[in-house]
Amino acid sequence: NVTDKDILNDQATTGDVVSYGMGLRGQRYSPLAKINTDTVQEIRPVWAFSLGGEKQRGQESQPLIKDGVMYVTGSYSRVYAIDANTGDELWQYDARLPDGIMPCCDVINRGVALYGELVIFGTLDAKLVALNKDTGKVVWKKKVEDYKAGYSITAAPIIVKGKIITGVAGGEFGVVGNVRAYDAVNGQLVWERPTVEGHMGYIWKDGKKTENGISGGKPGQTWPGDLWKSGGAAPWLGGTYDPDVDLLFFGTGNPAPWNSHLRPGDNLFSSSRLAIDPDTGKIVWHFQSTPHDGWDFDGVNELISFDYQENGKTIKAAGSADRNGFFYVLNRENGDYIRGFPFADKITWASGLDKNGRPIFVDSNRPGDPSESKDGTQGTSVVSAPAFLGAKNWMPMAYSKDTELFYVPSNEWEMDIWNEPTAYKKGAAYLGAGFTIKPINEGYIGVLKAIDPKTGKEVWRYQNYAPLWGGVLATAGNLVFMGNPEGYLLAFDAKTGQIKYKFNTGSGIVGSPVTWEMNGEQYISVLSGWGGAVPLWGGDVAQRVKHFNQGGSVWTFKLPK
Ligand SMILES: O=C(O)c1cc(C(=O)O)c2c(n1)C(=O)C(=O)c1cc(C(=O)O)[nH]c1-2
Ligand SMILES: [Ca+2]
Repeated sequence: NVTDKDILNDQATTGDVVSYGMGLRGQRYSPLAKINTDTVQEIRPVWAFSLGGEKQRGQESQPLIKDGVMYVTGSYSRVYAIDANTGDELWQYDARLPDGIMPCCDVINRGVALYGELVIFGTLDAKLVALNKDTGKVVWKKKVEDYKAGYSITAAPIIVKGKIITGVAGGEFGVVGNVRAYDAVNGQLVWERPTVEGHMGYIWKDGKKTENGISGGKPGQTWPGDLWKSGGAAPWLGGTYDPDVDLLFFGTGNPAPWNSHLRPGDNLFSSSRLAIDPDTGKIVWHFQSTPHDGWDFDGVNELISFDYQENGKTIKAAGSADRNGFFYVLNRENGDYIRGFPFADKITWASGLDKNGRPIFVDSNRPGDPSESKDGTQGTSVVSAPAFLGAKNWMPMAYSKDTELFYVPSNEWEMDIWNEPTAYKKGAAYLGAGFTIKPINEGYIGVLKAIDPKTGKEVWRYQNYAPLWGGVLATAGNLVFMGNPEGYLLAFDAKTGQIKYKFNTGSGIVGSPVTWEMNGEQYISVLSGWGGAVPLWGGDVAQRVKHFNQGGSVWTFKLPK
């Protein structure tokens, strides 16, 4: 049975993986070193497990492993329990989704949470489901939001102090984003925190619901008129937690609609990082990376806690590589901006960051206002970089305490983007924008970058033909693991970027690799299964990758005995 202590110690205990991010801070670093730069050439697959299912694609799940059992999600709201020794299926659960689900960016799921006897995950029809870990039978099921309004859940929940913490998706449909905490044993709501300014938060005690303060104090300060009522800002990627400062960190997505001329103002708390009190749901601090976002630069990217030394002092920092092309280092105690720097090669929408980390906008690179066009139907189109799918999208980076580097899966691409008139209608796309993504370079789009957060210096890079869309793992074996859409699991020397191992898994990798130890041996697992937002929204880039085959499976590797 998984306890709070198991989850808090997840990064240090190598015999299991019981949290998304391999530790609640989300560093994706393992102290295991049996597989290292000298031995990794010898690893071999020991089993592969098919996820089946014709509706499934885009296998973004990160496996969890406890007591010799692996728990993974399939993209179409499925869960599998697998014998981690043999690859045999123990049970599977199919959430049986209604026809009307509205995920914006493919049918996807990023993984489960474990607590006590429960395996907990979010579904594309915006429910939380808790299954018995031994049987796969439903213990409880909660409706989080109304999928008919455009809500879904794609992120893995996290467990903090006995509570399940989950965000929601739906920014492209004008939902109101929120973070919620549920009792991890019985699924009762504990608190609810809207991520759009103006909406009331709630807290539940002994079954009684009480008001817990309006997010941002009052409505209408950074939004015109009633637009905050359908403001988006969905925390769709889930969050991290740092026990040191006892704060949850959630990123929030794009303000709705995309057409920024309809909503003058900063549009809090869209495209921001929020620090939330895990006990009460209060917003303790916020940092907005893209105020008045006009490019769909959702600021959901994971905020990873890390410490570093400066002038003999320990700095409690947190790093985040934003979809907008800038990397931010914040003080995680109070949200103060420490430094920021571009990690994308090409950024056209801002010329830099000011001393508070606020972007210095290039006004001519904001797509134009349709109401200023001749017939009012389309504003001036601009060529803007990064493309809206981001210098980095959902795929999680890793931080190694050995090299003190972040390993950032990024993409170099740009877009034509223009605005159109739009109005909110429940359950309909609410963009008011059109776009075509285009490659910048002939030879590559994806770039894995090793970045020093203290200086902003790129230490090494690996360039990939297709856009990178999978997570990264760093280990004490001086290795960095990552998959690519071409299908390869790749291992790099963490210091130099030299490729030490590659293996083709048969379909594109958009999942996040993990490592753990069982019977004295180190294992690596990763999901394979091409999909996600690129084939759907990639424009000219989708053409580049249209020959990649789908097909979901879990691959597991180890050294020969
Ligand atoms: O605003 C939102 O609610 C929302 C949700 C999601 C999602 O839940 O996957 C994505 C996005 N936006 C998005 O903008 C995006 O580029 C994206 C890519 C992916 C993916 O998994 O490939 N999801 C999402
Ligand atoms: Ca979005």
